[in-house]
Amino acid sequence: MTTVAVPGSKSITNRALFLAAAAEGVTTLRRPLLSDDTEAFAGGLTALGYRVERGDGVWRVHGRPEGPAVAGAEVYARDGATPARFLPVLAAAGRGEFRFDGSAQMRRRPLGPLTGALRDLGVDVRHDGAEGHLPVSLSARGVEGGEVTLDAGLSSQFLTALLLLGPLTRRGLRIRVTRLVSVPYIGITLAMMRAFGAEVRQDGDVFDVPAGGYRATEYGIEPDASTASYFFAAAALTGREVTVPGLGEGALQGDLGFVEALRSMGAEVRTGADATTVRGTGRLRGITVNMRDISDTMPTLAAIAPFADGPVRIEDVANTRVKECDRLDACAGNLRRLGVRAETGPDWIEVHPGVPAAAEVGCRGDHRIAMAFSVTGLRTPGLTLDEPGCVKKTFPEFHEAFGGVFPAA
Ligand SMILES: O=C(O)C1=C[C@@H](OP(=O)(O)O)[C@@H](O)[C@H](O)C1
Ligand SMILES: C=C(OP(=O)(O)O)C(=O)O
Repeated sequence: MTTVAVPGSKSITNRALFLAAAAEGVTTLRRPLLSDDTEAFAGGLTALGYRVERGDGVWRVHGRPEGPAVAGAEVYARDGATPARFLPVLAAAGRGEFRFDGSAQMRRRPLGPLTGALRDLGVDVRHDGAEGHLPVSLSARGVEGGEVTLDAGLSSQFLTALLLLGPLTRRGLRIRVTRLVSVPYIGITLAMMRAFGAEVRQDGDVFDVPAGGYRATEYGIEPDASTASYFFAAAALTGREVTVPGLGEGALQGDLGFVEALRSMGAEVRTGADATTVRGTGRLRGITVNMRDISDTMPTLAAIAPFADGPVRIEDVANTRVKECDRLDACAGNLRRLGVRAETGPDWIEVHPGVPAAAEVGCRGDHRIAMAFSVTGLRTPGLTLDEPGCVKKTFPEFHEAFGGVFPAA
C-alpha cells in the first residue's frame, strides 16, 4: 500500500483567500496550495492592497471588510478562472477603478453571465476587448444588492462569485439560477461561507444571501480531490493500492466522487473517515457515466478508458469545452494520435478498447491533459507530452511526485 500526500485544493485555497480578505480580522490558512492559480489569486489580492503573509504551510491574511486598499489596481489572473471570476466581485464591493485581465487562454473563456449579472445589480462593468470576456474594467462604489437572475450553465463559478458577493452588499442578495453545472462546487462555497460566518438560505433554484460580512477564522485546506484522481486512476490501471489521507467521508470536494467511476469499472474502493483508498484488481470494465458534477475528472477517465474491456462513454460534459482548452476535443484528438478509437459529440466522449502506441500528446496548455495522459503513459512506452510544464497551474511538482509513486513504463 502506498500513501500519497496530495497538495491542497485549488478551489478551497482560492475561496479561503477571498473570504479571508473580505473578513473582519486576521485569518490563518493551513496547508494552502502553492501553484500558479493560487499565486495568481494571492498576487491579485496583493495588487488590490490586501496583506497576505506567506509562511511555510501557513498563510495569514489581513481582512479588509471595507474593500481593496488600492483604488486604481490592475489584476492579472494568469490562466486562473477563479481569480478572473471571483476577484472582480471583491473589487465591486469596494470603491475605485479596477482592471482585470488574464492570459490569452483565460481571455477566451466566458465571463459574460457574471458581468451581465453585475450590471443588473448596478455595477459599472466594461469589457475592454471582446464582449463577455477579459479584460474588464469596473468603477466600484459598493453594491446595494437585491434580486438577480443568473445562467450558470457554462460555469458554476459565476454563481460562486455572486454568492461570495452577497454578504458584502448593503441589502443582501437573492440569486435566481436558471441553469447550473458543477453543482458540488456550490456546496464547497456554501460550507466555506458558513465557516467564515455567513449563512445562505437555499430554496431550490433560489439562493438568499443576507448582508453582514464575514468573520476571520482558522481554516485548514483539504488535499485537492481532482489532483488525487490521477493517483487513483493509476492505481486502478496498474493493480496497485493507493491511499490519499485527508480526503475521507467528510470531504467537501465533489471530485472525490471520481472513485465511484473507478469502482463501477472494477477497482476496489474504500472511503474511511479521513482517507480514501483505491486498489486495482486487474480488471477494468467499460461503463457509461454522467460526469456533469465532476467534469474536471473527465480527462482522467478518458485517459485510462482504452484499457477497459468495453467502450467507456462519458456524458453531460459540454462545459469541458470552455475550460483551459476544449477538453473533449483534446482528449479524443490525443487518443486518436495514440491509435485509439475515440468519438465525441456536443457533450460526450466515447473511447473504445485499444492498445495505445507511442506518440507525443498535445497538452494545449492544459494541466489536466498533461496529468491525465501521464497516467496513460504508465501502460504506453514512448508516450511523451509536448508541454509537461503546464501542470504548474495546480501542481508544479506533479511529474516528480507521480513518477515517485508510479515509475515510467
Ligand atoms: O469553483 C471552482 O473552484 C471550480 C469550479 C469548476 O468549474 P465550472 O463550474 O466552470 O465547471 C471546476 O471545473 C474548476 O476547476 C474549479
Ligand atoms: C477548469 C479548471 O480550472 P479553472 O476553471 O479554475 O481555471 C481546472 O482546474 O480543471
